Amino acid sequence: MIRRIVGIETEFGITSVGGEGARSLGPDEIARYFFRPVVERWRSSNVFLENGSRLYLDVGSHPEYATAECDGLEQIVAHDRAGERIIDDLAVHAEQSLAAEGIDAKVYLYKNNTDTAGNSYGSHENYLLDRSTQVRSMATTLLPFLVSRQLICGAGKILPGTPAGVGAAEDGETTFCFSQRAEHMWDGVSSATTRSRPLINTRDEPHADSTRFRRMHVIVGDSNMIETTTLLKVASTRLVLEMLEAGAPLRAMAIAHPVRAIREISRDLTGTRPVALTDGTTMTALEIQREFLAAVHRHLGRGGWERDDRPVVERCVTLWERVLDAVESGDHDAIAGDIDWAAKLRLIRQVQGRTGVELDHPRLAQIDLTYHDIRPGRGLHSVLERRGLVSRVVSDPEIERARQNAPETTRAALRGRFISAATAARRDYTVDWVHLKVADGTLPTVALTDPFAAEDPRVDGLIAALGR
Ligand SMILES: Nc1ncnc2c1ncn2[C@@H]1O[C@H](COP(=O)(O)OP(=O)(O)OP(=O)(O)O)[C@@H](O)[C@H]1O
Ligand SMILES: [Mg+2]
Repeated sequence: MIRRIVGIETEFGITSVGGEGARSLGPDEIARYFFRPVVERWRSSNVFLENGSRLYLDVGSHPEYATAECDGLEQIVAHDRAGERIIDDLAVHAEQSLAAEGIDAKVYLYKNNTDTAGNSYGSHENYLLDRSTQVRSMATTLLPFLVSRQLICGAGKILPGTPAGVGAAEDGETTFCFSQRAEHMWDGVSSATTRSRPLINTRDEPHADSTRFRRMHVIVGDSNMIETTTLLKVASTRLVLEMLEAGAPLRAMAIAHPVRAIREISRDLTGTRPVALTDGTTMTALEIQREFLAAVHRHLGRGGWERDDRPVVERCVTLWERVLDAVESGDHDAIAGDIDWAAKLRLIRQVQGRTGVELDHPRLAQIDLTYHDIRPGRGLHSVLERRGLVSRVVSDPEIERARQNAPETTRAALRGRFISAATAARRDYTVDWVHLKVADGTLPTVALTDPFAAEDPRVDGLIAALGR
């Protein structure tokens, strides 16, 4: 598949801290304040925006932003970041409405995957596949990649050594891990997301013509802050999918116990812990990643990914190599400007260097959390970014454009145009990933079953009819 639709869903952690003497608000209460402008405008807390994205409150109280369908690498990074800006605007608004009611509270939104109570919330990637792809058999080859991918795109986490079940290392030592999500995956491949937490979700809901397409739902990833980490996550996964579809020869590396492996790999920053394969041998995470990278080199050398964005892919492959070298040599600072876990680890080491505190010190837990605070100038990632200490993929104006406008190259463009036109014409509408519908039923519902089609005369007709 040459072009490929990708979308990223991000659930955010939300909390508030009251000022002096102020009562603290429960998560449900803050989420209500947070969604108030959305509910006022749409009478719902599950909406699609002009930029083609979906914004909603799922079970629990984690606001979720799902990007529009993107088919470009830089484009998906811009739309992922646009989500942060949209979520932060709502947080600022929530603080203002709280203040107007005499409640002095700051609202914090975290683009991370674990809270202090040991709960986990996701960042899901969606990749369009051809209908003919056999997801289960492909999974055997894909799982070793997904299990070891945290070396190149983990968000980093201090894993407390204290007992307390989920999220604690069994050896009792507090450790710094590659991944936020690794401790919370329970299954290799399955069709359920919530209960069994599989790495790959096979639920067959393509949001498209099901005779032509599948949507692969990957729920094993961390939410990323640094643009190059998001880029590398998506580009490397797309490259691997493309190779598997092309039948590129790959060494068999079937992991014996994927869930155990992902945790073991996460807890070993050297990347050298042996992981059991089904054939009785072992490989290390570094070796598995090197196999995939070598295969990618061969694939690109044989004319793979001959497209306009080839330079972006080459940038990713170079970075991929640098990250593996850094893990191997232990010189993590070499990639601290590019990869989230290394950026976070550098901040932690700096504080340890100044103060001598141990890894289990609350001050470092605070850094682990504040790294993901999305408020510009307050969150630690944002501070690093403003100082030019982390690399970028897109510019602020590009993020702003993605905040206002849907991707022009996919069906999201049609959704965006329809929502803007219906809003301007003051017509109520209902929209989902596939359908565009005027609520009063006077006009025909349009079903956009081809996610690649950015133009459609039926939508032109629908929009023209709106004003009449
Ligand atoms: N055909 C497709 N192929 C790949 N990605 C798609 C396709 N259609 C939509 N997407 C992307 O999939 C994501 C769907 O997000 P959404 O949160 O609605 O997920 P869901 O899995 O359908 O539902 P939920 O999260 O409510 O369980 C979006 O980011 C969207 O851009
Ligand atoms: Mg979702």
